[in-house]
Amino acid sequence: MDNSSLCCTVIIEELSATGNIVAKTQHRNLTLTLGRDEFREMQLKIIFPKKESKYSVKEVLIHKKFVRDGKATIKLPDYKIQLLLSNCPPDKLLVFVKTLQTKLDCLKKTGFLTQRQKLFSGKQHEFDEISPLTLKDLQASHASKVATSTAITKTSSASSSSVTSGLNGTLNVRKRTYPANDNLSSQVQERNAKQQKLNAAHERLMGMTKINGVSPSKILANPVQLTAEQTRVLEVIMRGKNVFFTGSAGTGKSFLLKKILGSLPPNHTFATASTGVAACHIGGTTLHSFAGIGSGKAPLAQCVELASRQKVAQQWRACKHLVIDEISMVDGDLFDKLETVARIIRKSDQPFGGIQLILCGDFLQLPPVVGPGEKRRFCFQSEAWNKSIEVTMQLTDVKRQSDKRFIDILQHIRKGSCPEHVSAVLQETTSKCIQRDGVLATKLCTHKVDVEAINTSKLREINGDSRMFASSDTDEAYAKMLNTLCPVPQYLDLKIGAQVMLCKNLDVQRGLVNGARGVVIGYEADYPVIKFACKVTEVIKSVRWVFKIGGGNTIVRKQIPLKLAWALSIHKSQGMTLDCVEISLARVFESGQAYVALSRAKSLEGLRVVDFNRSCVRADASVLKFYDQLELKHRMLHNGIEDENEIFRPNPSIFSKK
Ligand SMILES: Nc1ncnc2c1ncn2[C@@H]1O[C@H](COP(=O)(O)OP(=O)(O)OP(=O)(O)O)[C@@H](O)[C@H]1O
Ligand SMILES: [Mg+2]
Repeated sequence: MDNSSLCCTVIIEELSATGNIVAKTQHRNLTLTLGRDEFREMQLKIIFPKKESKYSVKEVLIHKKFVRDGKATIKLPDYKIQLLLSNCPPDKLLVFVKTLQTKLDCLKKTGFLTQRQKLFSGKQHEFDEISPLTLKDLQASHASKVATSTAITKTSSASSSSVTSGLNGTLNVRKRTYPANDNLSSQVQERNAKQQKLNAAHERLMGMTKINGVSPSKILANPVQLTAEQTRVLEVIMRGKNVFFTGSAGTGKSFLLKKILGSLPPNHTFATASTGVAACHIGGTTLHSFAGIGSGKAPLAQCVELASRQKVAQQWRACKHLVIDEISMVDGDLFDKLETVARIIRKSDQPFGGIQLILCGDFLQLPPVVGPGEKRRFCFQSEAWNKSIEVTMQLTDVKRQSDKRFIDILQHIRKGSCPEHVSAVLQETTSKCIQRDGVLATKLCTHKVDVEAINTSKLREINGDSRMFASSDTDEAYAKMLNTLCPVPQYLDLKIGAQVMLCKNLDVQRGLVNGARGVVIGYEADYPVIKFACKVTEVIKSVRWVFKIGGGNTIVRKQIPLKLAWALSIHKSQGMTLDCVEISLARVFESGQAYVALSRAKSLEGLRVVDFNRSCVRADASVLKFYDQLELKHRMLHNGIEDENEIFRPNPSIFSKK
């Protein structure tokens, strides 16, 4: 389906003369198509299961405040109806309403034919799908808006007077031919002349960077283009396949996920990630919070019971497309449990109960977190993976960094190799000063304790009074346990100017998610006011964390969900892009940890490694084997099937299973 069509849920409301709703019908999966009739005027076609209706559009009112949520209202005053669209893929809806509005604006500029003129034309009925929106259309629409209403009136009267003049000959208007004896030809010619004038204006405007303060590329729905390999992944996903797409850090996996989310119906699509920070990047929630099975460590029966709670089960049943970013950190056992829970709750024998899986991540980055003595099992080693994933694809074009030398260094580190020349370059960065315009580098540390020490000393350096926020815990005796379990401290010291991070998903839609960065700018009613990097300013109030401690007992901490953030742990930085970063790698304890830290930097210029040692570069042997097998398949397919050289299904037998 192209940009002129849209498939979604539509409520059609019929309106009285005073605008009251007199009748209402709801239709799931209707197709709306924009087109032009035989007079090149705009038509909106609604395709019902057994019939179709066409509306000539001369006037339209579009309510598009909730386009990003896949909702909009299109009112056609001439027909006294309004269409309430919902569950539309947001990007498609945006293009659709923009096309409707813009093309109509352009058409208004040239004027409409009267009913009488149309009747006498003798033309056959036609419906051509409307051409895609172009920059030229946007500029013509803008020119039409700035024109005065008198100019529009003049255009209309000129159009109607020209009808009688007639013109012999044939005119080509947008590749369509009009016969010589067509008494509308003069009007068409006039329209054509106007179009040429607009084209000329467009040529002049090409040098212009902004229309009404907004750049033309921003007005066009698709400002940043997907690369060819990203487009191929999107195409396979739109064909409904269960896909895992992978690639090095910065190849645009999360970027592509956002595009995928814009192309799927929001009511049935759930965006999740293994960590809060990663979920924040794609505007989603954590996999745990979607699944509703707590930590997922409980026995299967208990997990099923948890997922059977009304609201959780509703989510599972509504889900048709499940997106999981940073899949490398999802534990294999958890993945197996989720697959079983999905089948039970959705009462379906298909893998994951028939949900389409869209997984992305890089297994050479951080692995699942395991407790002491626990065996690590990657997601790709699970039963559920082998039976669900149909297609694996790789992105190879690194977008985060542009310096080839740096990309090459990072590729070595990713595979756990650190030859002399790589080590030398990273050691050289130690002596650099990477402060830029007073903006301090974000410090990435391997351990949480180092993060805390840096943050405390930075806070001390700020002049001004500090305010201390004490948590309210169930019992003082559990404070120590709560300090380990809870992401926020028992005592939180803040000053105006302090760099902070949000530790709870407060409002995912507005970017107030676990990991969101901000600065304290004041206080209101004894609560800190935070200006977040996502451009939201919010008063942050206390929230509760509840932990089960065995024997059916729970402990609770109530605290402001903030912590100091001059320094970050490498685990929290996964998925981020940082301009200016200072890294300490002396105490790396995970495979992939050094790679995650180093690959956050956009350039070597913005990177300082404080204490580089080659032993910190590690890659997990089973993951390397997994990728070697993928490479092998890739090469085999490349030799055989040229078009599908990036699509392959890994051989499950190569992976060790528990
Ligand atoms: N097609 C593209 N055009 C322009 N910029 C892009 C494109 N794809 C990705 N980028 C940019 O590249 C950077 C890295 O992208 P992204 O964070 O999605 O990578 P990633 O593969 O998810 O990395 P990581 O594995 O570290 O999470 C981002 O700044 C993103 O905006
Ligand atoms: Mg990412």
